[in-house]
Amino acid sequence: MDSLVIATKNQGKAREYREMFAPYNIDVKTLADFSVPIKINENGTTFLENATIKAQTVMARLGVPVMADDSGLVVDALNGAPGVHSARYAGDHDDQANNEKLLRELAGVPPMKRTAHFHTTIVALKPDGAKLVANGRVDGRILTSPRGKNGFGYDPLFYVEKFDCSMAELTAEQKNSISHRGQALEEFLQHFAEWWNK
Ligand SMILES: O=P(O)(O)OP(=O)(O)OP(=O)(O)OC[C@H]1O[C@@H](n2cnc3c(O)ncnc32)[C@H](O)[C@@H]1O
Ligand SMILES: [Mg+2]
Repeated sequence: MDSLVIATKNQGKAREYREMFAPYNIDVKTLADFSVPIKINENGTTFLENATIKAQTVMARLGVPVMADDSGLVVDALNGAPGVHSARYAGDHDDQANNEKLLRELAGVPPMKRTAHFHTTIVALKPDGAKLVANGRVDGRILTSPRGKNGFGYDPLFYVEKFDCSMAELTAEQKNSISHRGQALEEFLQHFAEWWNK
């Protein structure tokens, strides 16, 4: 079985990649599997810049092929916020505080103007410089109160028309089938073998 290092500290993302890579017999490792502490300065201004910083930093440290995911929630009525700042929108990396801030910022905005999307950019790098980039997105709307316990991050506030429920009310399989991360991984996998065997 091949193993692939994903440059993430987010257990929610790690779980979703493990689920999605399972049929391909690829074992997913994350930063939690390595004892070396790796400091990553996510100071880019785009998802692509941040995903590249994560992949580059971890690959330089471990010397193995690395895949990174930078993702976030883009809300139209907030001019694209929280965007690349999604993880620390309310200050700390705290999902509940982020969700509460999002509801405050959107107070009084009617349902039809609460349109938003999740975005993921994946960047994979090999020590020889071979690079693979993929993107995914899913559209929805921001609810006025949280619903559901599954997923992570902003999922309880993200309404998905196709299933008529929040992202956090979907099963893992349903979320992965429509999510920004699932879409990005689908594109990634189309080119994965060529990149991996290069
Ligand atoms: O950088 P790593 O270590 O991978 O973990 P992170 O949580 O900091 O990840 P990002 O920098 O990509 O920030 C993404 C944030 O966007 C939100 N997010 C991303 N994907 C999500 C999803 O599938 N469902 C809900 N919220 C999501 C969530 O708040 C994440 O913390
Ligand atoms: Mg991050």
